[in-house]
Amino acid sequence: MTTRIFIDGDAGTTGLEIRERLAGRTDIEIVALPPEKRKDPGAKRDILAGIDIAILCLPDDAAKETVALCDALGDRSPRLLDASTAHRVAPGWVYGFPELCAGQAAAIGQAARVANVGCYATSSIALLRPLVDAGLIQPHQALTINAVSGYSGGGRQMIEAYEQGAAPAFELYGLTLEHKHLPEIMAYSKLSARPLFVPSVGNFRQGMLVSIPLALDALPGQPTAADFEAAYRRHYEGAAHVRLMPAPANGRLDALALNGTDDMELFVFANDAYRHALLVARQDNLGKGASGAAVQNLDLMIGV
Ligand SMILES: NC(=O)C1=CN([C@@H]2O[C@H](COP(=O)(O)OP(=O)(O)OC[C@H]3O[C@@H](n4cnc5c(N)ncnc54)[C@H](OP(=O)(O)O)[C@@H]3O)[C@@H](O)[C@H]2O)C=CC1
Ligand SMILES: CC(=O)N[C@@H](CCC(=O)OP(=O)(O)O)C(=O)O
Repeated sequence: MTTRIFIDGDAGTTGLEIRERLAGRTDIEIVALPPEKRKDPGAKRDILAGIDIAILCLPDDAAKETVALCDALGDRSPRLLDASTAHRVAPGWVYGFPELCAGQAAAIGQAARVANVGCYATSSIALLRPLVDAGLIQPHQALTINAVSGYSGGGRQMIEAYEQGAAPAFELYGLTLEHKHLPEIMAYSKLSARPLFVPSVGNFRQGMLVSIPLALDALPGQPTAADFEAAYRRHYEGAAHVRLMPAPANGRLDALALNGTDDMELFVFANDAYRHALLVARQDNLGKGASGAAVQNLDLMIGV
């Protein structure tokens, strides 16, 4: 039996990448609207009533509109996988990060509505949640999260600006310190204190590094880097797409090294003399950070 899927926003960056990943799958039938009707609510409603799963690759407001169309369909609503930020901490939605904790992959598999993780959030949570669960970081710990993303993270408009040479080589942004990713980072890392989040974007299409500096003596029990590594090894044992890596001896990390993959790598750098550590997650923002994660969640939803 094939699963009928509609990708709402299939002309955008995330939608196109998902379509490419699903090309050639014989267990999936992709149902699409003609380009001139792709924003037509009536045409969307008709298609939504006849499919199994809708994947939303839309700006937040448009994603909420499609969800309202599904709500109006009642029992005929398809299951939903939303790649936008709109429902990541909303009641009734399961968070689409299978490696979050024991039972999360099964919950995604059963869910009617799944909110796909965000790119910065998935890296931040992947680094923090195992350490909070292990008691190595306390929920009220003051934390800073530094991040750099490729420009595809900003979607079509940012891609066009960079590719037309109309954007700076590197810039910090989100400097009002009100970034939209913080609610999900706090909720799923189980933090009670709001971290300082410092995102930046560079003149490369895709790739992402998220890093969290820690003064080890400020943490409970004054842990070592080995304690962090042990917690990550336990948490990600058997995970196909997230792995702990040895810290490179040259002390350098290339943000683009995982491009084209759906994987995430975690690193712990430490200097014992100063009792300083740096946690780093590396991924392709369009891979494990968006479309690769969406396909991973879709496969759980359809039981592959
Ligand atoms: N890029 C990334 O790295 C990541 C993106 N995401 C999330 O995925 C979502 C999509 O982002 P991204 O693919 O980057 O954005 P893009 O801007 O590249 O794509 C969005 C697409 O949605 C289309 N669209 C807008 N309104 C409607 C509508 N009412 N009906 C149908 N299509 C519509 C746009 O068309 P048009 O351009 O003509 O308006 C565009 O093709 C966002 O919510 C983003 O937060 C999540 C993780 C990472
Ligand atoms: C470089 C850039 O602009 N990045 C986007 C995040 C990418 C993304 O859309 O991820 P989410 O799905 O988690 O929103 C931003 O900061 O809003």
